[in-house]
Amino acid sequence: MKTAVVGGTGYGAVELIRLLDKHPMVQLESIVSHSQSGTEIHAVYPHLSNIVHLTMDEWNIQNLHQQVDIVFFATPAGVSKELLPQCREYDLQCIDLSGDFRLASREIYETWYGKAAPATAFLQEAVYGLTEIFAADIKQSRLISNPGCYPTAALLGLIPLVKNRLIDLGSIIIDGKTGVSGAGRSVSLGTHFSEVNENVKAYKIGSHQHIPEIEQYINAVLPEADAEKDVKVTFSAHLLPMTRGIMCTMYADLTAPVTTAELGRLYAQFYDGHPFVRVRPEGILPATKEVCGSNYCDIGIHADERTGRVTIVSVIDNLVKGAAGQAVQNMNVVNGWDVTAGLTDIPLYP
Ligand SMILES: NC(=O)C1=CN([C@@H]2O[C@H](COP(=O)(O)OP(=O)(O)OC[C@H]3O[C@@H](n4cnc5c(N)ncnc54)[C@H](OP(=O)(O)O)[C@@H]3O)[C@@H](O)[C@H]2O)C=CC1
Ligand SMILES: CC(=O)N[C@@H](CCC(=O)OP(=O)(O)O)C(=O)O
Repeated sequence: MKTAVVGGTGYGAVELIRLLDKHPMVQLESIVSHSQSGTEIHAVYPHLSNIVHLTMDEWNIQNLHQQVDIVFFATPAGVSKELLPQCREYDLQCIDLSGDFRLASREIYETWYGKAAPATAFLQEAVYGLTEIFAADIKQSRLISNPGCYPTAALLGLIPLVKNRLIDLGSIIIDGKTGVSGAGRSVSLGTHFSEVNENVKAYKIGSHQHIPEIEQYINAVLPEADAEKDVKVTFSAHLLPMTRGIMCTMYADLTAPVTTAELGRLYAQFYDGHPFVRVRPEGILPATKEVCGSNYCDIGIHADERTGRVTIVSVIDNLVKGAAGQAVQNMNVVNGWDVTAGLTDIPLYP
């Protein structure tokens, strides 16, 4: 099948290009750029020289629908909501990396993103692409809304406990840390070298757009006995001096006395058959370097018998499992291909 990537010069797009180039079932046919159509991609990204021979196109749905079957959007919030509906008129498969279609409520989107929301019909059509949890729905969908980077790490770490009613749903705290590539390629005061180097900074406390996303999808998977609850979480984001990687360290009160070994077995069973989630053995916690450049989400768990609380550590590469990799994983699911197709890279270590 033939694919297009929209938002060509951004980090999400260039990561998609890296993954699609070696995918056995697809050919990258078009890179669409708002700012640099007519320019060869290797002129913007010299590391693609002699590998990817594509000149970027301008957005033109009349041409695009004749060229490709699948369109990935790696554009800032507010862009795919305008372009993606045009693709759906031609029944193209769409996978959106932005937050435009993740929140079911237009009102909540407008509050947290500060922009006009997409039309309700598209919000209803969109399926949330947290692959391990929603694969059955993803398989039936032509409009996948790829999760945010922090929500991917947080939800994969929390859902086994939520579904098994092992934590007090009012007690969830998520401490998130990210590398600078999470902010995209454009330059800003907060992300330039001397601001980030030798520094750790909390940001968007109480106002991060991933708060309603995490809450919506915890509420979506609540077991029947908790179905009436409206879970709220405390989430704090921190920027660290590294390029790639997200770590969510999460805390909650346990509802029953369980041991770390028991939780380890529960997680291993929950993610059995899901090759991209790796659960660490008791006493071993994951680090961001251990997933760098790969589609893995690695999880470590510790039940503190002294305090009755659990700590979960979940790491991903924000650009892979947190964006382009999970988008490719979703494409694999939609098309009935092996879920690991094009995603079998060993993490880049050290
Ligand atoms: N970086 C990350 O770790 C993650 C990012 N995301 C989401 O993925 C999307 C892409 O992120 P990322 O690649 O990091 O961001 P970048 O800022 O690096 O790239 C976005 C690209 O979109 C294009 N663009 C910018 N403004 C417009 C516009 N007004 N109209 C059309 N195109 C525009 C530009 O490319 P061009 O001019 O070539 O079209 C730009 O380079 C965002 O929505 C982001 O929130 C999600 C998860 C993780
Ligand atoms: C360092 C940094 O700024 N990271 C971004 C990551 C957000 C993102 O990837 O965007 P979505 O809204 O599409 O999920 C942030 O925390 O807002």
